[in-house]
Amino acid sequence: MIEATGLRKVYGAKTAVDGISFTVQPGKVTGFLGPNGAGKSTTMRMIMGLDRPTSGDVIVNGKHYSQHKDPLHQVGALLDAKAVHTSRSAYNHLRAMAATHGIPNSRVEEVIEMTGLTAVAKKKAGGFSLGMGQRLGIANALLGDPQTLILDEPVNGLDPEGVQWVRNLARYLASQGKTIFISSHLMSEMAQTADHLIVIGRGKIIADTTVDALIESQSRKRTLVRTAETTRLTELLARDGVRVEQNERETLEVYGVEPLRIAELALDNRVLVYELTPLTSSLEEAYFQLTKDEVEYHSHITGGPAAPGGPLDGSPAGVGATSAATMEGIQS
Ligand SMILES: Nc1ncnc2c1ncn2[C@@H]1O[C@H](COP(=O)(O)OP(=O)(O)OP(=O)(O)O)[C@@H](O)[C@H]1O
Repeated sequence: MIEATGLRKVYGAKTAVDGISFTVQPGKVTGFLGPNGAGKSTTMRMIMGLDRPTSGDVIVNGKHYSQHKDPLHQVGALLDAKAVHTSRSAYNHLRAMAATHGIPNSRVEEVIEMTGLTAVAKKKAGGFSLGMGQRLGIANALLGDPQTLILDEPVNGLDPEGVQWVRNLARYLASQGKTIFISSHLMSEMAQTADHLIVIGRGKIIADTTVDALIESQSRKRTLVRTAETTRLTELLARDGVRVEQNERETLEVYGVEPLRIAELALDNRVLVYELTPLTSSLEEAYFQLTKDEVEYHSHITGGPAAPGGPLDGSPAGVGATSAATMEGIQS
């Protein structure tokens, strides 16, 4: 379990983490989400005792990380996949780590196999691809079979098979009662992997809830309606002040009313409707909605207007950015 209380980190004029309190429970995968620069890595570093909080406190499995006598068995972390000796092989890197913590070589072999590194284990880590480096970082984190696993962007650079592997691993370890805390920018991935989400923006917690509850709280009620009489139904709905959009022939998207109300209106006016489907938002849409005011680093494609309601319409940093993107709000 990870317990943070009033955790705060200030770097000069910058408040990276602004007095946050949260608990990461065992037996669950908890996703840690937030825009670039929100404070995720800083929080994870403070959990691992790599950064000292300016104020507040964070303990893991009941103690400060540095107070544990068997830290690798308590907490495994992937914080920076590049933090390995580039001239050492993956095998030797893990063996050195194991030797200094009284972990047998058989466990080294085990994590190499678990992370799919067998074929490259004797090669120098410096020549590893981003994905292989991530796998080595995860192998490192798993070495002590820790009770708590902290992974900062673990699927960064992994191929689809690797992404699925991390998902299955996280879910399996959580089912074994372990505490799993994962930061990620991949919402679709988090929707499939996490039970619980902590969302941070500009150093503050803006949501601490389940995946379903987050989607529910940020979703705008929408219904897809199919009818040959789109113009007539749009007029009828507009009389009630209902917002309607038509994106395809014979298809309307109706906002803010229950499907039953649409059906009643159509029936009363003898408009034949042949589909009525409530639409739910994806986690990605819910996340963008939630964090739209918290994004510090905006990207804009220069020379073209943003599509209304599209991903560049006042929403998230990074989405759709191209080499023509201009950055603003960059902090040094
Ligand atoms: N050592 C440091 N010195 C000064 N500022 C720092 C330092 N580390 C982080 N920051 C600043 O603190 C803020 C939070 O950074 P952090 O890396 O924790 O965010 P993040 O949520 O992990 O971002 P990303 O998703 O981009 O990895 C940023 O504005 C960052 O520039």
